[in-house]
Amino acid sequence: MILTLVETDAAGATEVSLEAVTFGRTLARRTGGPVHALVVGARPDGVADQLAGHGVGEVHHATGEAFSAYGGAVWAAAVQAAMAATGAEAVVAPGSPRGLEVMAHLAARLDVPMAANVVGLGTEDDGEALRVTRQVMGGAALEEMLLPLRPAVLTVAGHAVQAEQVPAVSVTLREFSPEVTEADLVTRVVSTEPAAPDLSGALTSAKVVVGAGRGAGGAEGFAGVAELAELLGGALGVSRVVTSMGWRPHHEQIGQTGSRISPDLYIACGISGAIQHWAGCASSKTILAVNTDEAAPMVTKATYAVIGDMHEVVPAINAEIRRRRG
Ligand SMILES: Cc1cc2nc3c(=O)[nH]c(=O)nc-3n(C[C@H](O)[C@H](O)[C@H](O)COP(=O)(O)OP(=O)(O)OC[C@H]3O[C@@H](n4cnc5c(N)ncnc54)[C@H](O)[C@@H]3O)c2cc1C
Repeated sequence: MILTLVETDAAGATEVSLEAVTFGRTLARRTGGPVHALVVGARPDGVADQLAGHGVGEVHHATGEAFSAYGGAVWAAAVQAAMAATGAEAVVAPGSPRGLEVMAHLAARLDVPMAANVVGLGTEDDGEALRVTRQVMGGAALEEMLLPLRPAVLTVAGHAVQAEQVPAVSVTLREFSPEVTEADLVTRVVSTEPAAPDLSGALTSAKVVVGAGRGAGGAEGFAGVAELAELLGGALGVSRVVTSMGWRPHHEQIGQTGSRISPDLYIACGISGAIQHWAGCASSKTILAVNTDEAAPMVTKATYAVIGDMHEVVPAINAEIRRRRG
């Protein structure tokens, strides 16, 4: 049985949690057995039915005062109790800050290794261990890891898999109140403040992203790339140099300290492809680099490249698109 830790917000299970559930189903096909989910603390209305639509047959809900506020150790105590009750042979969590923290606590409590930011399963398991591929170095490199099963503890990198619905299965909701110790409650969230509105949604979900970096030359240098993004029904993304200079807002930044994108097509114009930028765009399916420097990392890693000035190349692409569309 695969147990998936599910984070929720007011709307239900978070997107990255549903991705983890989808990954859990893939794992369950390998190991046999069903997929269960664990919700800790607040349980939004309808979340069990939502999870049933993603193939979850049982939802375990840890309730009680100890879970009224988030804490890494106390959530791990809930996961450990759910594992003990169900005999789960693997626990999967989203690669979110909370998912990573809780799984790290859990792995330490169980004295087992943990695989963070898994993106796929290998094919050569020996029945006792699971071969996983995971992102390391901020997503700039992939590592293969042999993870002992029973229990395997892992998180799934955000947007490495797509959340997939299935015909809804019947779902059982089981409430339980795990025992926790004082030590589990030492570090807990004591207050929260509303975050600034997240305007990066269009960028992270776009099928086409047109990116621009220092090569844009200044705040006035984005008209061409913005037009190209509009012509292709895509979103505009930028490098950190651009946001640091105040040329464009931070929610447009791609990279380690910006958004991670995985569009079908990423057109990177005047962007060198520094490792911190690459961390945010490496999972793009096709990359077209437009750069004056044929040795720029973005050019050498791209699927296609045009060597030239983006202020000449991009308007030419725009004109050709408009001409072909009549
Ligand atoms: C802790 C940390 C976190 C970071 N996080 C991020 C992050 O999240 N995202 C991010 O992007 N960076 C991040 N950075 C910064 C990163 O290291 C690079 O400095 C940054 O990505 C470079 O931006 P750039 O490619 O636009 O600029 P540059 O590296 O200066 O490259 C400009 C490129 O444009 C080309 N060029 C110049 N003029 C033209 C033209 N007219 N036409 C075509 N090409 C042209 C040049 O050949 C060059 O390749 C981070 C750095 C650190 C230390």
